[in-house]
Amino acid sequence: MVQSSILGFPRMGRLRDLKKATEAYWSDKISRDELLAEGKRLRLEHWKIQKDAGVDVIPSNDFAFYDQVLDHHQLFGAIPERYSKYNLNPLDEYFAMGRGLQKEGIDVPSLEMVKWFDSNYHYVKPTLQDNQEFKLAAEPKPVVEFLEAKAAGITTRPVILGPVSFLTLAKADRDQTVDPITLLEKLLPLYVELLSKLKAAGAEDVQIDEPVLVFDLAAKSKAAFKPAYEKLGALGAQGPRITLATYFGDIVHNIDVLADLQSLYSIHIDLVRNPEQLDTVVAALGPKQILSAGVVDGRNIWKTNFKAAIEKVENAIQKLGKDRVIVATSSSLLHVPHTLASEKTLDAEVRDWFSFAVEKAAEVVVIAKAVTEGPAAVREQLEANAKSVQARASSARTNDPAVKARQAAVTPEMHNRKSAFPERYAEQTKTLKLPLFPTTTIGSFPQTKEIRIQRNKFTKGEITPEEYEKFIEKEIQEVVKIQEELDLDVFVHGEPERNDMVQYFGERLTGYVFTTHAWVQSYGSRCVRPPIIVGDISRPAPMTVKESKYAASISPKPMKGMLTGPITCLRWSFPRDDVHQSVQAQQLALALRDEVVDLEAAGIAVIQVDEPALREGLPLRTGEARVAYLKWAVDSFKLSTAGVTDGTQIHSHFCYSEFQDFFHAIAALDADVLSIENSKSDAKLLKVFIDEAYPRHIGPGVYDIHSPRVPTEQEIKDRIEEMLAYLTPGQLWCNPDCGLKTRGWPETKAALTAMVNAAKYFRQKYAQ
Ligand SMILES: Nc1nc2c(c(=O)[nH]1)N[C@@H](CNc1ccc(C(=O)N[C@@H](CCC(=O)N[C@@H](CCC(=O)N[C@@H](CCC(=O)O)C(=O)O)C(=O)O)C(=O)O)cc1)CN2
Ligand code: MET
Ligand SMILES: [Zn+2]
Repeated sequence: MVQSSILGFPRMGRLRDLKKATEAYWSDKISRDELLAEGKRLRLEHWKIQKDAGVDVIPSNDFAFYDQVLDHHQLFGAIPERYSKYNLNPLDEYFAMGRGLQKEGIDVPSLEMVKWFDSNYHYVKPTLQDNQEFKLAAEPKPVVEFLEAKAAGITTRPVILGPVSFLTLAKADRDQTVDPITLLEKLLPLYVELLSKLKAAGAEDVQIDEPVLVFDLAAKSKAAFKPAYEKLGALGAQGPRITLATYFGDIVHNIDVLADLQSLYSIHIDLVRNPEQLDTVVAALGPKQILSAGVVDGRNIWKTNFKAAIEKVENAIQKLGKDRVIVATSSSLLHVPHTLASEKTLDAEVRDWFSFAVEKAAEVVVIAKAVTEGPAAVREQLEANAKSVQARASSARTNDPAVKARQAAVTPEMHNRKSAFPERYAEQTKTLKLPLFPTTTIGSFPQTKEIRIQRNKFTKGEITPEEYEKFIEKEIQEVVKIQEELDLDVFVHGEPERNDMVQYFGERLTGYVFTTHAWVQSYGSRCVRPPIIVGDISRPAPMTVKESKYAASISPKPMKGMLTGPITCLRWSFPRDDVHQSVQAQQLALALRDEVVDLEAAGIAVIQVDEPALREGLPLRTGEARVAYLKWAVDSFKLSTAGVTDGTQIHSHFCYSEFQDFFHAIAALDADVLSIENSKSDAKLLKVFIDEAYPRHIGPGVYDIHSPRVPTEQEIKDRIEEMLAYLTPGQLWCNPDCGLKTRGWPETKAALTAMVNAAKYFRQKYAQ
């Protein structure tokens, strides 16, 4: 019998229950026990959903209160001393690492948070010490949660991050120099101990994720697989059977590693992203090893094409036999929303094209049944599916000839500004008259409860569009006033009208549909509701001009227009899978180009086009695919921004600091001002700007907005001082490292006051 399996289930719950409970706990509205109980309730509910769908292999330990990678810090007793020294309750210590803690005399920033592969999920980077010791938690979470499911009558397969991936994704703590992979020997005994405990608890199977196998691995990481899995394999019958899971790429370039992994029970590969790896991986399997075929997309919301998926699985079965193939989701379902059943407003035509986590659970079951018992056993499902796939392929909604015609008319010149930076800058100086070390923010100001409530009322029709507009104007007035009081130099309108920087644009473009409950976790308790691209994209009317124009009309300082760039709109949406992403990006770029030109015409002389997702779109391996991606990605940004005159200053924002490996692409965007993250990483990363003689302006974030902690003025001065080792005073802008929407007002004002004071200090210091 071919089994069905799921690699991980979304943990927020149907109505973002986990987010609500966690945030309530943080603001002291519920107790620790209440939060723990809610976690337990959700785990059980999610196991039951999968069980009831008929899924054979159900994951456990895929749950986390903040992040599944952060869980491993506690699992292995790897808590940096700055957190452990307070002897906090384990849950509070965990949240302190995830989001920092500033309370009752404790003041500790969070650990660094980074993108999980090429997704919009963020994990907390394992952060290790030179003299790192590990110790398995007394009650290891994977064991506890396995037993919890077992008590409910559900046998699960616990998921843990593998030792090589844990260490490869880790970094040395600040001021430490350890190369994490050298800690392998110390870490392995804990995995052995954990596996034996799982087995003793009754776990016959375990899923060990080693997603780093899809990277071009450094030799040391690659070489670590053999000793690691020999050691784990040596447990034999004393340990559970191990399924080693890879996803988001192929493992063909690391296929020689499999020869060293013969003790593994099975290997999981992502056949949605890279179907062509099937033959190579099958050929490399040992005589008894099982293939877990990831054929149901864990990263997108399209209904699985059963015919195509079944063909993939049959192909594997032909080579391996039915007993050696498992049908699986391509990756964890963490990246898709909970259930389509919550969507009451989607029109029936498109609704029939989608499948969220709950529906995907049913899909793996149907596919497994089809290949086990033959298509007749699931004829009805297969027929309905074929009909739906066919309906989408032939729908008029997907195809807009006017958009196609406009794309055909795009010329190379449309990608370039009229003059080079020096001439542009001279023009911009005339109107903007900015001081040295200009201060600005990244766009959003706190999205208060009041803003969300008013928007919710407006969405539900409880207040009129006029009332909502008045409310937004009042919000804009307030942020303008606050920026005046803070004495910032370039103002923003604060984005109060936006639910999210991508969803907002999706709702204003044709070719998109949007949902009401389709939330996906982005980090910690934060979720996004990605709009869905179903057809060709165009802009029926201006999207942001009204608010920017209003803000400019009441502000004494330059007002920065604020747009989300084409690549970010693409990547933080659920994109189409029937048209190449470069085509979708160009359609978005043309729509945004019109918006940029309209903003300029409305008198907005500074326009920021955010592209925080540019880097996450970079193919995970180096090589030709990266070059090709960067070409179309950079082109779409340029196409969206190059329609303006020299005097309009184009800003762009990226909230990460690792741009060394694609610095040339960032430079090629030709933005007048770049704001980048850098507040938590080493200022040395800025060296690339000197090395490459970068001529334009840069605002490396001077403090971290991801935590409620308020930086001191001295910390910001120290940071700016460090930056001045790499950037000239004439080049440096002062800004936070990202938008302020997730922050509260008190900490925002305090932090910006410190920032403006620090900027003024340097302004005076460098005044001629
Ligand atoms: N798409 C996207 N990806 C991104 C980012 C981003 O800003 N957007 N930033 C980076 C970090 N990731 C982030 C992801 C989410 C949030 C965030 O703040 N999300 C909000 C939700 C934002 C939103 O869509 N809000 C809506 C809906 C708000 C809501 O929950 N409404 C209530 C009703 C109102 C109430 O009573 O509160 C409901 O629907 O139940 C709105 O404001 O209109 C949250 O989780 O709290 C921040 C950063 C990287 N990736
Ligand atoms: N303009 C956006 C904001 O300030 C940029 C955020 S990047 C994730 O929220
Ligand atoms: Zn940002």
